[in-house]
Formats: sequence, structure tokens, C-alpha cells
Amino acid sequence: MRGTGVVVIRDVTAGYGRRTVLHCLAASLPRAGVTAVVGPNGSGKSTLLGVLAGTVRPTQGGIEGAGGARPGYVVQRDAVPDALPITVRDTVAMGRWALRGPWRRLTAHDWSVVDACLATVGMSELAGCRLSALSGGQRRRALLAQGLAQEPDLLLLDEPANGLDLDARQHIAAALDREKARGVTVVHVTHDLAMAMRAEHCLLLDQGRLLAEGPPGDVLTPETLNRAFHDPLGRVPRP
Ligand SMILES: Nc1ncnc2c1ncn2[C@@H]1O[C@H](COP(=O)(O)OP(=O)(O)OP(=O)(O)O)[C@@H](O)[C@H]1O
Repeated sequence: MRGTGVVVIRDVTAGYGRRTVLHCLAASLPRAGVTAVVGPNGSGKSTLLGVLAGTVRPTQGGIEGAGGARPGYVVQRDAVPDALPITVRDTVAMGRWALRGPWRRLTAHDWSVVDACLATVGMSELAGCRLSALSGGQRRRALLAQGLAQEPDLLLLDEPANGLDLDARQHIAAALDREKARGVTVVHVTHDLAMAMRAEHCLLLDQGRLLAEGPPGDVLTPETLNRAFHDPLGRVPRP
């Protein structure tokens, strides 16, 4: 599905059990572009990523224009238990299993992709470390590398830069730009308005509804941010 055009979120209603989280949400995401999803805690950002990844099934509406896309989904909390005695390189290699199947031996090409992804997130020097020995931010970068190693067409990232230092954030921003240049459609959830401003497109959610959509400079205005974040003191977050 690489190439130009849009992925359409068509009037999606979705939630968990009887709880509706997204209410008839409609938006268009540029293919081969970066979309930032912004909004207060609990506004439904991760749920929207789940719908795009296919892990949350809408009760109404759906996603159009992503037919056959291979999604790569990097979640907020990782699924690799701390006690598992694996290295950072092995963790990233797990991303290749999505392509090869878990019981197939990885090829030399797979390992070269793994090493390139480690370099992309600035983690080459820590490749041989146990995952359990990493700091939270380093772990997050390793998981991003795991997502990149899947070579997805649609890269879905839940707060990839959360808690990272400036250097790590710059690595991540550069990695997103590189994926976009390779034709990947990137959607990332962020609370970092500076990171959101780097995207081509931005969705601002509030209580499961789309409050604004478009270029980040148009969407992240003091007025819309004030509406979304309901600051009782009337203070306006600055992009
Ligand atoms: N697996 C789940 N089962 C039941 N309810 C859930 C589940 N995941 C999320 N929710 C609920 O759905 C609502 C939206 O959650 P979601 O994680 O999509 O919001 P978010 O905008 O990503 O929030 P945050 O910024 O805090 O990560 C919340 O009220 C949350 O409690």
C-alpha cells in the first residue's frame, strides 16, 4: 500500500465491551506521511491506533485504503517480560519473526536489517546488553527498533518519545522522517507538541471525538488546545 493517497478512517465507532470510546470518528491520513495524534489522557488515541492495527474492532465504520498494508505496532508498555534473559539485539530480531514466522531461522539479511534498525535508534553500542539492564528510555528505543525491523507499510507508535532525552528524541524524529521517505505511513500518538509540529498531519482528539484535523500548525492553536485540554485556569499549552 506504499505510495500516495490517503488512509480513510470512515466514521469509526469503537470501544471495549459496552463502553464506547471512539464516537463516529472520521479522518484521512496521508500515505507516506507522518500523522501525529494528540489529545488529553483517555481521549481515545491508543484506541484509534488499535483500530488501525486491527486489534480493536470497530462496532461501526472502518478503515479504507489500507488494504493489504502490513502494520507494525509499537505499544506504550512492552510485552517482553523483564526476567527474559535476552539481549537488545535479540529483542529487535523478534521484529523479523513477524515476517519469517517464529520457527524459521533468521537469514544474514534479517540480521543486517536488525543491525541497521539498532543504528537508526542509536542503540548499536548496547546491542549485546540484556534487555532487563536497560533504562526505561533505552528500552523504548529498543522497542521502536523492533517495530522498524518489521519493515511495516503502516507504522503505528504509541508515545514513542515519551520520557526520552533530547538526543534520543532527535533519533526518533529522524527515524520517522526516514520511514516516511521510504513510503511508510506513520501514525504516532504524542503528548509532545514540538514532536507533533514536525508531522505533516495532525488529529486532535477530545473524548473520543475529532476536534480538529489538518496541518499541525492549523490544528494546534491556542484555541483548539484550550478546548481540548479544558484548563480550568484558562492557561494555554504552547506548541
Ligand atoms: N483494554 C481496555 N479495556 C477497557 N477500557 C479501556 C481499555 N483500553 C482503554 N480503555 C479505556 O478507553 C478510554 C480511552 O483510552 P485510550 O488508552 O485509548 O486513551 P488515550 O487517549 O490513549 O490515553 P493516554 O493519553 O492516557 O494514553 C479510557 O477511558 C480507558 O480507560
